[in-house]
Amino acid sequence: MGDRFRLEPGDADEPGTEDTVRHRELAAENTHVSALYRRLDSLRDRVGAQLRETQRQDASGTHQGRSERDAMETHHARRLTQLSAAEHGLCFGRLDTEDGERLYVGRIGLSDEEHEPILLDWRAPAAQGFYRATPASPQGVVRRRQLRTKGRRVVALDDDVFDRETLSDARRGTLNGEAALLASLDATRTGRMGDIVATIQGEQDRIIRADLPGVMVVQGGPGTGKTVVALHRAAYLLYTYRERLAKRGVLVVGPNSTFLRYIDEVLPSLGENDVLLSSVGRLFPGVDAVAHERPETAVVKGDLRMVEVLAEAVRERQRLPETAWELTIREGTVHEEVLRLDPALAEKAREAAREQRRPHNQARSVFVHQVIGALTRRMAGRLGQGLLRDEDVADIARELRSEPQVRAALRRLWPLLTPHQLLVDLFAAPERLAAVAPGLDEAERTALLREPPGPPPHTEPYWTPGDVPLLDEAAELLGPVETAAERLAARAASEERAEELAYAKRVLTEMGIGMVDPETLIDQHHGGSPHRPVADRARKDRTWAFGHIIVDEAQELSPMAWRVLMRRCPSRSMTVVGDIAQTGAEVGLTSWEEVLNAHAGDRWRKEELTVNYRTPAEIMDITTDVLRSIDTRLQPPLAVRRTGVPPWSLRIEPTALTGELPRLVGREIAGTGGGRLAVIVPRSRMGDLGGALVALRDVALADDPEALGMPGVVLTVEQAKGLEFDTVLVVEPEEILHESPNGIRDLYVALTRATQRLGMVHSRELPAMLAGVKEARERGYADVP
Ligand SMILES: Nc1ncnc2c1ncn2[C@@H]1O[C@H](COP(=O)(O)OP(=O)(O)OP(=O)(O)O)[C@@H](O)[C@H]1O
Repeated sequence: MGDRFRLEPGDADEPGTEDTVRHRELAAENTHVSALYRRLDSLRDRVGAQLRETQRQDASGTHQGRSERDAMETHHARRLTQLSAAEHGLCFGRLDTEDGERLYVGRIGLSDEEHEPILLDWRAPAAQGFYRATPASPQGVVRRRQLRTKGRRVVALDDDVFDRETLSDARRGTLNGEAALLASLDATRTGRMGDIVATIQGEQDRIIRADLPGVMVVQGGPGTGKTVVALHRAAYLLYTYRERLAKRGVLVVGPNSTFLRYIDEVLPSLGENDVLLSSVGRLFPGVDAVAHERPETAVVKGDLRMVEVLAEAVRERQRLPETAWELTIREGTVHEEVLRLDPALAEKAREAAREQRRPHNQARSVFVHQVIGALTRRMAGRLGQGLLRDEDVADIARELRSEPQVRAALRRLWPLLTPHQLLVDLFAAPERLAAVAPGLDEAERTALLREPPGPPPHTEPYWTPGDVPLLDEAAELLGPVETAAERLAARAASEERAEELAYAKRVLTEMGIGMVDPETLIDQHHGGSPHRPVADRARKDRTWAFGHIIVDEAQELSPMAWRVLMRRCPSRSMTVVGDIAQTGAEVGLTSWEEVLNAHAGDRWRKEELTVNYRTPAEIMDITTDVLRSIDTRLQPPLAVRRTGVPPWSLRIEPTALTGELPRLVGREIAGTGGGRLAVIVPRSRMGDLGGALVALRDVALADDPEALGMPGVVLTVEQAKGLEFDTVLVVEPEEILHESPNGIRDLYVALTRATQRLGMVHSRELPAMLAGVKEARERGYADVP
């Protein structure tokens, strides 16, 4: 028996018994897959009808009636979304086991009318062999068959037959479903990441199916599938731990909005819509942190010393009067009096409030209580303490609380503060910064200084991504701003919610619906979206604790950003993926231990991905010296394929660069055959080169929301992080190298974005480590000056 063979339709035209067998196999698989699609259609029709029927029901009935209707609607809508997402590539594999079983593997699980399983969900335990079986460790599998489909038709089959007896050693360590994998890797890119459910490799599957608890760090070089694996892990966890995660939700954190757009189709294509995708800059509700700042400012803001700076900034707002203040009471009336509020009185009250160790805004009530108590005693003393009844004393206290001068004094000494106000005030006042941040040097404090935003409406964004962890930290220190009325309202609301929750649970139990979360049901009742309920609730709630967090490009996060994420995940159930060699941000990581020992103690483990599925070997070869310059201990991931196209370089006169680049880019776009091209430029050249390039109809700048759909896009390395393109032109690599302290890592990122072709366009010398790259004139660019 051969170890691998492939069945293509053309094979059947050739004479011979083996071809007849193959032809028959293909026909048999087509019959089976057609039956699966028929079942999918009938389920879709049935669920669609049930959904329409539920929606037609009268929504104006009793509370119970509405709850039931909404629960059913959620249930049907969710199922319909899953069934629709399964249309493309419904079934992609077959496993033949030693026990003679034949299992079909697909995007979702299906059963026939008799409830017999006819398709296994790829995440089901029984499907694991499809991804993990190897010739050396077949795991009870005798044959793994990849079904390649076009629309609803099977067009080719690839078999791996595991028979230890007949296998050569060379065959034992090969890729799973190699032909399907290579076909997918060779395809032109669409500008959006797709799922890899049919071709997940063994080392990736181990990460995807790892247990939920604890922090798992996935370290891997460029193109090893960290992002795509992390997203499949989210889908796996939601399937396997649905009960637990449906309630708390899953958060996927990426570096910026372009990256989030790049990956946002993967989970829906796997039938999972209820996951919150966000950058750290969007994690503070109500703040869209899109303003830019200098790298040195981001460095200070990301530094852990800011924890103490902010704690001190809050304490600084808890003031004492320098001399005794004379507060006029009942001003302008015949009962006018003056009360002294002296530093000693205020200090005693401040100590009592601070001792509570509660957030500033909550501790304020203690401060107010103490000051009012002391002033009341003074006033009562004057009136003759022994003569007053308790009610009279309480009346005096009430009166003092509403006296304008007393109120103004309390506001000055212990103001209610929002995180926004605390930071705006801090950044606008050098003397305040100097007082609260003695641990920062002069240059660091200057880096933080900023004009306050003008009065609304604001035209210029004020908050930067680096501010968000500071806002979050400040929110922890300050607590919510609540008036007494709001506190009462909040308490009433939470009691009402508890009642509603108990009611919803009862209804769902009576109806026997286990898949609908009672909290979801209530939210829908209050106008929440039926399809993204948990994600929506989580997005609006700063204190939301997620069931699991996936952090992508995790090496870029500052220590302050890690604090935000850890706060959002008290259970420390996290998947952290990244590559230390690609750290571009100056505040980013140089080792995983740095951050994880501090936050997860011994509850974290590291896994590695070692195979590069994106970048062809020809390109990886020229990055060897670059990687070595970053750290001699780093191993490049092994490229899985060759394209036969070596990278090239082209030198252009400095004065001709802006004029020639658009011509070159136009020509390269024409050569991508409908694929995507990226021009990666130094940050300082975005203005002139980006400006010249967007004059081309097919090219956009990276911050244009439509950029990923365009044939060409101009990006800085920071913007290109995590993305990939068929062709990449890196402009002025020498400038990229020297533009930041992490320039060498930036260069490594830029060079590893291409799936097919890489060119370097330069007016300065190429960096010495790229000396081996061939001059383009030999490759048909002889006419470029
Ligand atoms: N098993 C697989 N089957 C098909 N394609 C795969 C597989 N694994 C990875 N890929 C593809 O390889 C490319 C690189 O994957 P991905 O972007 O997840 O890598 P990465 O490790 O996050 O890279 P980087 O660190 O450079 O951002 C993607 O196009 C992805 O779809």
